[in-house]
Amino acid sequence: MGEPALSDYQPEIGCLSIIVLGASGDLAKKKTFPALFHLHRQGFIESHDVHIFGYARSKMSDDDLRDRLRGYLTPCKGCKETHEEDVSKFLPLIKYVSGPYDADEGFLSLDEEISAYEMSKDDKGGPSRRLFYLALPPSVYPPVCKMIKRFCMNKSAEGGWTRVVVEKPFGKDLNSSEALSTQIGELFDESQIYRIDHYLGKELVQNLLVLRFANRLFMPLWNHDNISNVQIVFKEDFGIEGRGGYFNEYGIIRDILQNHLLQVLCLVAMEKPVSLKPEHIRDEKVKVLQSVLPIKDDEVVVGQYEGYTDDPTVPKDSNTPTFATMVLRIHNERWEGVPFILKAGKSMKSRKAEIRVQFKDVPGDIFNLKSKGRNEFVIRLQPSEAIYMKLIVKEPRLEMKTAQSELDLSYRQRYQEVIIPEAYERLILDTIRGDQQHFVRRDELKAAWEIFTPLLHKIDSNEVQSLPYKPGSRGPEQADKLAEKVGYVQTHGYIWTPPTLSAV
Ligand SMILES: NC(=O)C1=CN([C@@H]2O[C@H](COP(=O)(O)OP(=O)(O)OC[C@H]3O[C@@H](n4cnc5c(N)ncnc54)[C@H](OP(=O)(O)O)[C@@H]3O)[C@@H](O)[C@H]2O)C=CC1
Ligand SMILES: O=C1O[C@H](COP(=O)(O)O)[C@@H](O)[C@H](O)[C@H]1O
Repeated sequence: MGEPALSDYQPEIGCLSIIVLGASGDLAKKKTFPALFHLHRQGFIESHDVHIFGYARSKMSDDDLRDRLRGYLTPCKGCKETHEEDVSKFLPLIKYVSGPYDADEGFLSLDEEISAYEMSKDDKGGPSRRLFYLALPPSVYPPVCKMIKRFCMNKSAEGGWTRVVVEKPFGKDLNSSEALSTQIGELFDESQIYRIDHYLGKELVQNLLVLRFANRLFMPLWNHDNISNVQIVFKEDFGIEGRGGYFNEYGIIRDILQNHLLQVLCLVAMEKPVSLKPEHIRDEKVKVLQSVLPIKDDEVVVGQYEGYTDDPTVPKDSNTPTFATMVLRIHNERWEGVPFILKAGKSMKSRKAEIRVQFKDVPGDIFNLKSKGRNEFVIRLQPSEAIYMKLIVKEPRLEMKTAQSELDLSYRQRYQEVIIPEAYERLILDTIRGDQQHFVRRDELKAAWEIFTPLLHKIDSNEVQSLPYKPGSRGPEQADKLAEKVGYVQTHGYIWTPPTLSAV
């Protein structure tokens, strides 16, 4: 007998319409449509019961949209069919409807197109499923949701559903987010709303619960007795690249920390949930967020890379941070006294995202370990997914000499045959299957905004100033000083290199 599946999903029947609103945009072309392509290629959504609609204000034909997307549909390794065959089966499933986001006519036409497709599939009016993906700026969520509710809900008497996927950042601060939640909450039940945070779809983020709660090894260690500090880091080696209009209004804290890094923090810090049911997991995440203490002014460094305001869409006097480091402190029995250092930056030296759990010094040290560095447990989310543990070992030679080394689980080497799915692929599949585990619940979102809103207001009013840093650097040097001040000890001279396959 095989292992019991962790998910108890039962396949549903009824034609599926996936509607990408904002189909002309950046996210749609780079992430949403490519994810749908890969789901289709792997048979998770099938030509005989799915149709995909793009909707936006831009005037385009079906073929214009298809041509625009073609270059973003990347070939996969080890596919049965050629890439051209996969693409030629996928693109005809896409239709484009143009219209405004706040007026009836566009949504009436959209509904007509969806209904015509549903009738063509099932003239007896069987169940139908409608998934609306809002790849749009949050400012247009309220009118779009109103239009969907008025004109585009699933109408089948035989059942089915209507679901709405909304992107981050959901609001700009606590009040605006709550207002948005209330507006959308008046139109849809919580069970119909999927607040997507694509970091929750990353392989190693999904692995966190398993690592923590399926391994006895970590249970006694995962607390303030043993852990000195935790760093959750996101770096990109490029700047805002034409997204200045969006980015300058939001900044790095709303773009990355309030959502992606905070979600990761929850999974690192939460208690064991009662079960793997989405509500049980989300209950535990909310408890962590509610235990976070107000951020102290002297435990924040924000920065802006030099040249950021050269972007024509960015005002010359912008104080918007493109970099932030801050310390979050969780006031509970497990984590009292352990700083969680969150760090995110654009235009940095390298691109990576990782969780670094640094352990305390060994008591009663007989090896003079201070100079060698501490034990660290590192979860490399990207690139080169890996989990490694930095250890002190005896150097293999005659003399007794210690050195830093590592126990290393590098995914590329260990899982050579496996293609790790893109985060969006996984999460869109979850929305089709109705699994909300990896989506943000309303109370979670509220607690997340409560943590950052006071600081965001200080930055917006220039009370907290962004420090300049050189593009391609580590960010302002004050950030490293802050991490050091709260207890992070950097190991000099040790660099983890992902093992190569040829070096076996
Ligand atoms: N791009 C990315 O990598 C990521 C984006 N996101 C989130 O996804 C959402 C969409 O992002 P992205 O695709 O980059 O955004 P875009 O700026 O590309 O906007 C998407 C589409 O929305 C329409 N639009 C843009 N601005 C406005 C406006 N002010 N009023 C009405 N419609 C507008 C445009 O379509 P038209 O004019 O044709 O109607 C545009 O093509 C955002 O919430 C973003 O935070 C999340 C993760 C990553
Ligand atoms: O949400 C966002 O994420 C991307 C980074 O995503 P990743 O999966 O490549 O790490 C970031 O570039 C963008 O600014 C932000 O909106």
